[in-house]
Amino acid sequence: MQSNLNPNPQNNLDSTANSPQKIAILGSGAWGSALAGLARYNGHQVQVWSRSNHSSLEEIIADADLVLSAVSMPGVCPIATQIKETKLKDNIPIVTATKGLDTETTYTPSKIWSNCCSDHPIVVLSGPNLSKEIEQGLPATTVVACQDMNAAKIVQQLLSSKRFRVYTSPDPLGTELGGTLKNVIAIAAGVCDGLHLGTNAKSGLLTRALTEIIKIGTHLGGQAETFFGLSGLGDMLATCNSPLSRNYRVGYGLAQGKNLQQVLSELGSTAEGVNTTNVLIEIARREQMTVPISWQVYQLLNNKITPQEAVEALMERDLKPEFLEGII
Ligand SMILES: NC(=O)C1=CN([C@@H]2O[C@H](COP(=O)(O)OP(=O)(O)OC[C@H]3O[C@@H](n4cnc5c(N)ncnc54)[C@H](O)[C@@H]3O)[C@@H](O)[C@H]2O)C=CC1
Ligand SMILES: O=C(CO)COP(=O)(O)O
Repeated sequence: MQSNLNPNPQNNLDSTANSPQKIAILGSGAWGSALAGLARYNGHQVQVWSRSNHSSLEEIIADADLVLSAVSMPGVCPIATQIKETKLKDNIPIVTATKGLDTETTYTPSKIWSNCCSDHPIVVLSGPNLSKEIEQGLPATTVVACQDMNAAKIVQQLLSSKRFRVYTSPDPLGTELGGTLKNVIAIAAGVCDGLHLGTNAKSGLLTRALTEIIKIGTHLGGQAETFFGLSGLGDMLATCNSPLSRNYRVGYGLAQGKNLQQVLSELGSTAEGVNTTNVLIEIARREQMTVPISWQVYQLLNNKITPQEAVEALMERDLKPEFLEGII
């Protein structure tokens, strides 16, 4: 499955390092728009499709050299299914930048894309990438992961610039799960800060959360070391410490005594962690796994407990060694 693009041009990070390519971006929300900006900065010809701009999806992707999906989770399955019936250029990579889990199937976005477009390499893009900072031109790093390293290198070359440093990884599932599961933890971190529980509590929360993410992420097939990298710990640090994160703001708002509907309507934008928490708990029940922090987030989002009760429940769990099963 060879693409026509050269995965190994000279390692030149100015924006002319690659010949301009046609890039189709699906989704014109915060992340799709920021990624379009990064691609245009590198001189690529960018077309953005969204369900609201009435352009034809088929026309936009027909002659694209790269398709990059940045829609939120509810859009992934309908769009991937539509693209399954559409002719793309042979073997072009499809990049998925969505951080969520499908409610119906519990699948990750890359699994949905792989099922629908099995003739194309599916590349996961995930990392500490708060879109507002990227829109401001601030430096950021990310990971592009694919079992086909050739495809990962192509995407790396197309998107890398002085302001966006892109690393490759051979672990798409771990990369994707890191970015997805940390959204649940970002809600917990927002609660922690909203209740003013202090730096010790926040450090304890994030450290235990990383253990929880690694436990479930490796059980589902991700590689342990991936969760210590940019798409795991890196994204968790960004999202759990920034009021720019919508998921963090959900937790912060709940800690202030607002209800979920009020917080979400004030947000007016996607907070994937809310749906991801519900799907994660379904997975944990199915796999018979204990996910203490995610469980408290689930209880809180579903109005079963107050933020204070969630803290008490975590602090009063049975005492045990820090590492039960040797975490890596
Ligand atoms: N904003 C950010 O900083 C980052 C966001 N992400 C992820 O990217 C994804 C999108 O996030 P944002 O752009 O921030 O959200 P957003 O709320 O700004 O935009 C969501 C986009 O998805 C589209 N969409 C939703 N449902 C759809 C459907 N059924 N059919 C077609 N299109 C549909 C919307 O029209 C919109 O273009 C999320 O999974 C998010 O976790 C990842 C990294 C950074
Ligand atoms: O994934 C993100 C940053 O990497 C964006 O986080 P939020 O969706 O919480 O805003």
